[in-house]
Amino acid sequence: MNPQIAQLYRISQQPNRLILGLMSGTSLDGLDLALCRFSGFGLNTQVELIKHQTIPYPEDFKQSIREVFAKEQIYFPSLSTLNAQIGRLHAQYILDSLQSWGIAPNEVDAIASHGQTVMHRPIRSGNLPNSTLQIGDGDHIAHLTGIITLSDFRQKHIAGGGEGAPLAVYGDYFLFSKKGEHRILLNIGGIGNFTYLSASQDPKDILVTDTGPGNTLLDAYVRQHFPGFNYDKDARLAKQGILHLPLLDSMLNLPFFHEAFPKSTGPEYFNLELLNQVIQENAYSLTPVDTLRTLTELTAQSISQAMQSYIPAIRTTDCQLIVSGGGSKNPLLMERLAKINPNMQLMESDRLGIASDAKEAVLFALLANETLMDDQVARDRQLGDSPWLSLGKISLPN
Ligand SMILES: Nc1ncnc2c1ncn2[C@@H]1O[C@H](COP(=O)(O)OP(=O)(O)OP(=O)(O)O)[C@@H](O)[C@H]1O
Ligand SMILES: CC(=O)N[C@H]1[C@@H]2OC[C@@H](O2)[C@@H](O)[C@@H]1O[C@H](C)C(=O)O
Repeated sequence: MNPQIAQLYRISQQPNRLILGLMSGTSLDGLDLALCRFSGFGLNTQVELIKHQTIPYPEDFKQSIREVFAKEQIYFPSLSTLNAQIGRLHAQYILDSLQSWGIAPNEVDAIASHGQTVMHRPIRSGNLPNSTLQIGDGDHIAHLTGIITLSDFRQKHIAGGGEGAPLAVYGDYFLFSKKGEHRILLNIGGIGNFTYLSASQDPKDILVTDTGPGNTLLDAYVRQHFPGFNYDKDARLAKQGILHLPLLDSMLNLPFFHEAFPKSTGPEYFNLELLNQVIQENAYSLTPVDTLRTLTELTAQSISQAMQSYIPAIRTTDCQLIVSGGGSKNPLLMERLAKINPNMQLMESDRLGIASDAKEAVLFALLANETLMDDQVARDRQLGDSPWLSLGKISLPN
């Protein structure tokens, strides 16, 4: 037997496993790494977040990803090169992080790598299949680190009838559902998404969806209009602006917001071309800070409207709204969410014991743990509307 297969078998029989989760989101700010110790699986999952950090990407690397990211036309050879380059860079970041944490690579049982999304393409009409593409191949990571690597978690979700996103539902349900409490776990990254967990803990009651733009339009607008800035730190710019109601209404009227739940989206749809088109078609005139104020409101309103229309009203009263992702650091956005949803108790996800900025990297470690451990896996299980399958492909180091 290939000794690596025997090792895989041993890992899935151990009482606990050390798994390093990796996530690099749509904001392209860098790689989040979360070293986690897991025991159990499913609703019995116990996780200890041992170390975590974010390693920012060099500016020229971000730029080369932006050249292919969510674009309709690209220089195709760049995509092929980036697939290898991202895998190799992530492997280097892993080795550097482990060294700085004083952990030897052979102590880590598995790596769980999300990769970099470069295209997300849910199709809601016509005959084409849903598709999504994450690059930074797992074989490079496995070979360069010597650690068994699970990667490419979204494809089987699509094979099983999903859109490949959001996957947060797994981690949210297994780690944060609590009998007797209605909870909404809201992540505000580039895109906003939430998981509603019913007090019943019944997987059939789960609701999970993307809500629209989180920070993606804000970040892109800041980069274009305020050279040298990557985002609106502490909403300093948006706070100087005045809300432009007609622009807000036009944006909230875009077809995405009228589509049925659950749904997913990305910067392929919510980008500056779309914003400029809406502004030009309506001949709106507004200053950059007014635009930022309005885009901040768009994030707050679209999240709130999605929660109100998707989740039965009775359950949003006295519900906990637990927020993670970079948007939870935006004080204006948090203030607006609190104002629009007075019935909900708003809190940052750190309060549940997992640092907000590590949550998505922990999620992919958890998905790898499930794939290694889940003895109940079945073809037609569902978490709400989301297929509940074993996700990720396995790369052996040698
Ligand atoms: N202090 C702050 N003030 C305002 N905005 C902030 C602050 N800190 C972070 N952000 C926002 O959060 C963004 C980063 O969010 P996050 O790290 O969750 O993104 P991501 O992981 O790329 O997202 P995704 O969930 O789409 O993969 C920044 O680009 C910025 O817009
Ligand atoms: C295709 C893709 O990379 N989607 C991301 C993105 O960032 C937020 C939102 O859009 C979410 O749908 C997803 O990531 C998280 C981890 C998820 O799948 O739950």
